[in-house]
Amino acid sequence: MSHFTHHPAASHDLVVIGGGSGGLAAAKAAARLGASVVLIEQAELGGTCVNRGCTPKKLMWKAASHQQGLREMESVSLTDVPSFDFATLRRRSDAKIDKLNHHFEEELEQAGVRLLRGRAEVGEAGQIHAGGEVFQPGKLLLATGARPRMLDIPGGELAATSDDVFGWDDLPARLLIIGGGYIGCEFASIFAAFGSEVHLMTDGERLLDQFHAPAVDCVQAGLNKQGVNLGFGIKPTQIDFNGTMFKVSFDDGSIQYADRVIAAIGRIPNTDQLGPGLQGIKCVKSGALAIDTKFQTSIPGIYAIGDAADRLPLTPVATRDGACFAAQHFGDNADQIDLNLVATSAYTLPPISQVGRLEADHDDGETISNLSSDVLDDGTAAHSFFAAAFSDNVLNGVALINHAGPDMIAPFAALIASGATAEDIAAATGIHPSFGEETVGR
Ligand SMILES: Cc1cc2nc3c(=O)[nH]c(=O)nc-3n(C[C@H](O)[C@H](O)[C@H](O)COP(=O)(O)OP(=O)(O)OC[C@H]3O[C@@H](n4cnc5c(N)ncnc54)[C@H](O)[C@@H]3O)c2cc1C
Ligand SMILES: NC(=O)c1ccc[n+]([C@@H]2O[C@H](COP(=O)([O-])OP(=O)(O)OC[C@H]3O[C@@H](n4cnc5c(N)ncnc54)[C@H](O)[C@@H]3O)[C@@H](O)[C@H]2O)c1
Repeated sequence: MSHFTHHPAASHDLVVIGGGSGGLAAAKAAARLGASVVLIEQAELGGTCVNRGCTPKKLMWKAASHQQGLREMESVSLTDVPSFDFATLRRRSDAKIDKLNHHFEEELEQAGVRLLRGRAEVGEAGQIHAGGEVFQPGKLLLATGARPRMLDIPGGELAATSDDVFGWDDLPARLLIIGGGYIGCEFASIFAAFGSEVHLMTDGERLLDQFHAPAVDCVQAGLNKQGVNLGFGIKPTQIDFNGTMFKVSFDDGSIQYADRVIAAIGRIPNTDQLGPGLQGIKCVKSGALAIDTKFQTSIPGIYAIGDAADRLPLTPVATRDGACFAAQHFGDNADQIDLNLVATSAYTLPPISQVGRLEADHDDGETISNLSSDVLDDGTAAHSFFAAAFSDNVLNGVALINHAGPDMIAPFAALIASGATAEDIAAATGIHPSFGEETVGR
């Protein structure tokens, strides 16, 4: 027996659950192609990236980067370093996000998408229930994103997640971060630049294991230089809070005290609480939905994109997959983007950026690495790094560490896609003095 009340179902070509990066892109594109579309969102439009991810993180990173730059200048020429107020940064960030939320609502209206606020559930007969209404979609698109994974230990719920950090009004004096992936490393670098004492503990043997190992060594050297204390191969076993300080016990017997703790141990796709209509749907190990090249899940007529699907959990992938889904099902068709050509950066100080494959695929594969002279001047930390991997003389992957890396990396994806050779890259001449000249010529 269904647990839903019965209302006549309204039919639409497409119902999208989730108004984050992926859902917004798919809904707008499908409506512009003439489909009748309803988008259901339970919280703010823009999803994780805009409200609790990329946008507030990048604003924090920018402020942190200026703070660090000013501090470095102090030792050479600057006499007065302006003071920095975390609460003001938070207010400015909230105001920017608020504007974006309204902008997305206007865009949906202009595209002719009906926006329904509420939590959606999929009923047994494939009908969608939300806000007291029932929909019978021609196609259902799940764009429900992911949520932070919590520590499954006594007191695990006491640790903050990235969602909470963007609500902080003041800086922690002593911050303990659990997890050495994107979120852990970005927050470690940012809060160290703001002046917090930062400790980062991870269960792995290295940080950022999605990235090229020699480049990660440079990130690690940079974090060390910022004063971040790193611990590897350990897991927390218990968290206690006495009203003032957190006490975190680890499986090697060590104990850490901190006035804030962040768990940054990965994210869980929101695919597990969507209602009885998804029972038996096929998921991969991470909990993300298995999909085919047309984004169809194991249930015909039900599709998935973004962090809810088995793709790469990055905003540009969610957005482009959303537009691709619309073109495939309501337009002239399109191919899914090649995940090997998706550039990625972790916003440490300086950031690490990468695209393609860095490990040689063939016996004659070669990786050319180059630590820039910034590193050698200083003797203690790597400021810039460049590695290009070739296979059969054709560019396969690039990793780089430089402040401008997130702005520089995408064109290397185009070079990989076009089959650029080592000679093509050597033929180019860069600007002097710049980091760019280290990436070409030779
Ligand atoms: C701290 C942090 C920093 C990040 N930084 C970057 C970065 O710099 N660059 C980058 O590319 N990526 C970054 N990411 C990843 C990026 O945010 C995600 O990949 C992206 O937001 C995924 O988009 P999505 O549309 O799949 O899901 P989301 O943006 O999470 O949107 C899903 C939406 O679905 C809604 N929803 C869920 N269930 C229901 C339901 N039952 N009914 C109604 N609505 C529902 C949610 O409320 C949410 O709004 C970051 C993530 C985090 C956490
Ligand atoms: N700049 C960006 O593009 C960006 C930034 C933030 C997040 N993201 C996305 O969000 C996803 C999630 O980020 P994340 O950093 O939470 O996950 P992650 O998978 O990148 O890293 C998780 C880290 O936690 C460690 N860990 C797991 N369980 C642990 C435990 N019990 N004790 C100690 N350490 C433990 C892992 O070894 C790993 O180092 C990323 O994969 C990425 O796709 C992207």
